[in-house]
Amino acid sequence: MSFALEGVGLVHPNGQRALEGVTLAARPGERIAFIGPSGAGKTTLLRILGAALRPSAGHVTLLDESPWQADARRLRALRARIGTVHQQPPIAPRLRAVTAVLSGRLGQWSTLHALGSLLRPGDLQGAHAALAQVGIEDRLFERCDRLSGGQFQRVAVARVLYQRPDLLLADEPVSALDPTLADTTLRALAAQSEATGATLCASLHAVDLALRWFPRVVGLQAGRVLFDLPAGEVTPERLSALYAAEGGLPAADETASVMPPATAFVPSGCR
Ligand SMILES: Nc1ncnc2c1ncn2[C@@H]1O[C@H](COP(=O)(O)OP(=O)(O)OP(=O)(O)O)[C@@H](O)[C@H]1O
Repeated sequence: MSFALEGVGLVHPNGQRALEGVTLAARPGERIAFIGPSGAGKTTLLRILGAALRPSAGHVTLLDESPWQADARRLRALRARIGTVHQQPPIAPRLRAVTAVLSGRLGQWSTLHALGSLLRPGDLQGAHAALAQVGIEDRLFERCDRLSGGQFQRVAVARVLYQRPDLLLADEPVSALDPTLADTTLRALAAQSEATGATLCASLHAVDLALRWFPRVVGLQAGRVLFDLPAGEVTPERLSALYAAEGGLPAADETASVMPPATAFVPSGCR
């Protein structure tokens, strides 16, 4: 198993419940989209899968390791095998794109190698190849604070592609991209998953992209799993139920005409 969650719940320190009774498992190489209304718990779930957040209930296994029973060294080693594209990428604005991409492997390198690479970027070819996968190789030496929001988001994706993790997590990885670039970027993530056998989990507001690029779709609502289905079984009725609190979807007959593969559907409240 790539990961297994059993009865996972999470209550934030302020008493806000973000997840409850979540049971999910994935095999290596699976591609899973998390969809659902704002506040449903998608980011929280990704943070638990990234061993960044310890649940308040249930059990978590990631890459055959129990992160919260592991000692500090094993936890660090586990985290180095997990790559996350964050909503707000933790990349220093003054870093050049090349250094930002190379920093994807910091967790796998010795301190000496890591310091050396930050001072004098080593693997220019590798960084260039990762940036090329998301169509931004011409910005190799650009400072991140001189990139557009969409370019910066693609640098964050390139960083995780360069890392080549076993578990690849992406929190709204294409939110700043136009439809063509969003497609290119998800294609690159899917291709990496296929090439390396990494499990790919992404949260997405654009349901059409979730259905197009992810064979398995998990619908989250108020911290619970409402459905966990092959993309082909995610019907307009299920989507209406998932987004009911946001006013649901267009009438079924209108929805049918905009459903994948010829779709550009985004749930109401997410436009
Ligand atoms: N640090 C925090 N402290 C308290 N409550 C939080 C915190 N982070 C998230 N929450 C709450 O947990 C719930 C789930 O939030 P989460 O960010 O996981 O949702 P989401 O589905 O990713 O939303 P979005 O689509 O808007 O990004 C929400 O009710 C949110 O208000």
